[in-house]
Formats: sequence, structure tokens, C-alpha cells
Amino acid sequence: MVVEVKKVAKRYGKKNATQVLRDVSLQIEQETCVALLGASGVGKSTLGRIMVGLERPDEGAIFVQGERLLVAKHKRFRNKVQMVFQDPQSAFNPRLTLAESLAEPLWVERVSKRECDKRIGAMSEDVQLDQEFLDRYPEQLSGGQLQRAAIARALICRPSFVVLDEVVSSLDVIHQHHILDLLHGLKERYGLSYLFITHDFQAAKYIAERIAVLYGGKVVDQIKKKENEGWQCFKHPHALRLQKAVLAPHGILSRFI
Ligand SMILES: Nc1ncnc2c1ncn2[C@@H]1O[C@H](COP(=O)(O)OP(=O)(O)OP(=O)(O)O)[C@@H](O)[C@H]1O
Repeated sequence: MVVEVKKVAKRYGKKNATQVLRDVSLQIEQETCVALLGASGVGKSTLGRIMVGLERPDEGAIFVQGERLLVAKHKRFRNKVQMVFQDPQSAFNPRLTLAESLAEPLWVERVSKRECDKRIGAMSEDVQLDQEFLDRYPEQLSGGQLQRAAIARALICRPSFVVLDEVVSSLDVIHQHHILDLLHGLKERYGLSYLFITHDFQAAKYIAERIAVLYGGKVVDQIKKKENEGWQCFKHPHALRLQKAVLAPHGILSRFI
């Protein structure tokens, strides 16, 4: 098992606290993509941040390759867990070129300049980002190009688990497919595990081997893709409503959630 979420609870605020997560348990195996599907505000990003050690759970724990992930020591997990966000612009320092941004996590690891250049070159090839972009600043790239760079930055320290938080939501359908195919290829190549956060059932089906539905602070349903049989069916009424709502014509979604 690469990642285990054990009975995680999280609330924000003190008086009239919002209980976002109540009792979340989830397991992600090696080279597996689990899509976390849920309506807006249900706590998907909160769980994602907890799973990479950016936030502390109030109860429960996260284990990465059997080791407990502690927020105070999350830097030590840089080589194991990473996160890619919806808005790639926010992931980059506008004053650094892409090459400098990609090198930053390697400098922290005291990787030599020569090895740094080699890894940046290889990684930009892996994410199909033209080498000429490496000398550009973030504002000089399109959203799709910058998302490729954000993926490269997340993978450059060779983690085994990556949280992908709505990484294709801001792209058009063609670029969404390119990025999803790229992520799938990288997963196979590096034996990665993903938590793919989304509210798009179609994108979840396209990239994931398993879909978990978050509702009321818990994972209420999980379905798997079975070889030659396609996807299992949801059982939980909310998961079914979510599936139908996502498949329904634009605008219907809000009536169901
Ligand atoms: N730092 C914070 N302080 C207080 N409340 C927060 C904080 N972060 C998130 N929340 C609240 O927790 C709830 C869950 O937010 P979260 O961003 O995890 O949901 P989400 O499912 O990812 O939503 P979306 O799909 O819209 O991004 C929301 O009500 C949000 O306002």
C-alpha cells in the first residue's frame, strides 16, 4: 500500500466550527489512480492537503509507504508525496524562469548543478514541454504549458504519490485530454499513485482505476473498473445522484447537490 488514510477528521474554526471531514478512510495502492469525486465544498482539497502533509488532521492519520506523515516533518516527505493544483500560475514564483523553478526543489536536496540540468532536461521531455520554454517566465506560457511545467516540478523529486487537485478544470477539452493522457503515461512509467480530485465524473472514469465519492465528511461509496467488464455501479444514493447530475445537461447539476 502506498498511502493509507485512517479515520481522518478535520474541522475549521473554534466556535460554530465547520466539520469538513468526519471519518475518512481510503487506501491507494502502487501505480493506482483513485479519483476523489464530490460536490463543491465537500472537502476534497482539504483531504488532498492533509494527504501531502500541508494540513494537520484533527483526528486520524496518514501513512505513506507505512510511515506516518507528520505536518512538522512534511519536508522530509518531499521525495514521497507532492501536489499539483488547479491554477498552475500560483505554483510558480513569477520572478523565476521555469528552469530555476524546476531546479529549486533539487537545490534543497543538494543535487549537483550537472545532475540538476540533466534531470530538468529529462523531466521536461517526459512532460512534453519544449526545452526552449525553460528560459521563459511563468507569464510567458499558456495554461496548458504551465500545467505541464507544474507536473514536472511535482515529479522532479521522484515522489511515489501525487495529489492532483482539479488539474484539468481550467483547460479546454482537447488540452484536458492531453494532460490526462500525459498523467496516465507518467503513472505507468514511474509507477506512481495518484489521488485525482475532481467533480467531473467523465474525467474520473477516463483516468482512474477506482472512484471514491466524498459526501457528508466521509467516503460513502467506491467503485472499480473491472477488466473487460467496465465500471461497477454506485450504490449510495448521493453517489448515484452525483453521477446522474454530472451526466445531465449543463445547469441541472445544482438541483441535485
Ligand atoms: N483554511 C480554511 N479555513 C476555514 N475554512 C476552510 C479552510 N479551507 C477550507 N475551508 C472550508 O472547508 C470546506 C471544504 O473546502 P474544500 O476546498 O476542501 O472543498 P472542495 O470539495 O475541494 O471544494 P471545491 O470543489 O469547490 O474546490 C469549505 O466549506 C471551505 O470553506
